[in-house]
Amino acid sequence: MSFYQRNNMKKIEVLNVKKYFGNLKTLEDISLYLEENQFVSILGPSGSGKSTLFNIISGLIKPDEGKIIIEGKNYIGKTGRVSYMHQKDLLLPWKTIIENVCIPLILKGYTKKDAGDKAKKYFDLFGLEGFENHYPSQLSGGMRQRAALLRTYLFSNDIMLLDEPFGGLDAITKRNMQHWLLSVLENLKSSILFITHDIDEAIFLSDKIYILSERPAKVKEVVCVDIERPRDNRTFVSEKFNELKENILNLL
Ligand SMILES: Nc1ncnc2c1ncn2[C@@H]1O[C@H](COP(=O)(O)OP(=O)(O)OP(=O)(O)O)[C@@H](O)[C@H]1O
Repeated sequence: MSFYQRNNMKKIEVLNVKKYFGNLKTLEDISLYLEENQFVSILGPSGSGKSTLFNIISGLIKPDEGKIIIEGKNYIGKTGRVSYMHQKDLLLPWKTIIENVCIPLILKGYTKKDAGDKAKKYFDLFGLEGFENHYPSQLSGGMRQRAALLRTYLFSNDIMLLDEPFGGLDAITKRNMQHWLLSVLENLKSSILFITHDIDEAIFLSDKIYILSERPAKVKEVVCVDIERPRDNRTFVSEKFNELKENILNLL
């Protein structure tokens, strides 16, 4: 099945999740869904609780109320099912790129050789061929993010949580990475939840966008991005794109 053909199977269901930190109400009542091979973005003001939501979905922290269902099973407080990439690439500077991307496979019990063989197959697709034995400091920002994304993919390839992965990149690199991500997803079977502050990025990449309110966060609106794929530079200047952008600007 290609990235664009779906069977509406729910991969993640977030049901009425609430989270307080002491007296600080962070998430008020969040429900959202991610279907198989879908790209869903979460757009919301800074500090509204987006990263907290990812920490809950990935099992790093528990909600005070609500459910996290992954493929029909309850996943509250259980890590290891979905992969999670933070804004900072978090590559270990003293390890080479191949060693960095192999970390999840080594943790799963692969030998160094088997991990290397599996990871190497993806270096071309991720634009990293020839850089296996380089150190992170020798790579550009975009390449480091692609390496971090490959490591994320190798941890758990069917559901990925990406927290502003392109937030720290310059505008041109960011745009190139967005195009690259869409093209690479045509080859990988992944369902993606994506946090961003960037409205253009959310529309360009997504099938659906959840707009969160200020903290305590609630879902203000769910926007369906009914722009045909594949998308390219013309998408950014299309009538539909501008219409969606105006709607979202009015909501934020
Ligand atoms: N472990 C914690 N203990 C106490 N407060 C926390 C904790 N984690 C997050 N918070 C608070 O919860 C609120 C939401 O934080 P969070 O990082 O989830 O927001 P965000 O929407 O991801 O922000 P940004 O867009 O700036 O990354 C903030 O006020 C933050 O200070």
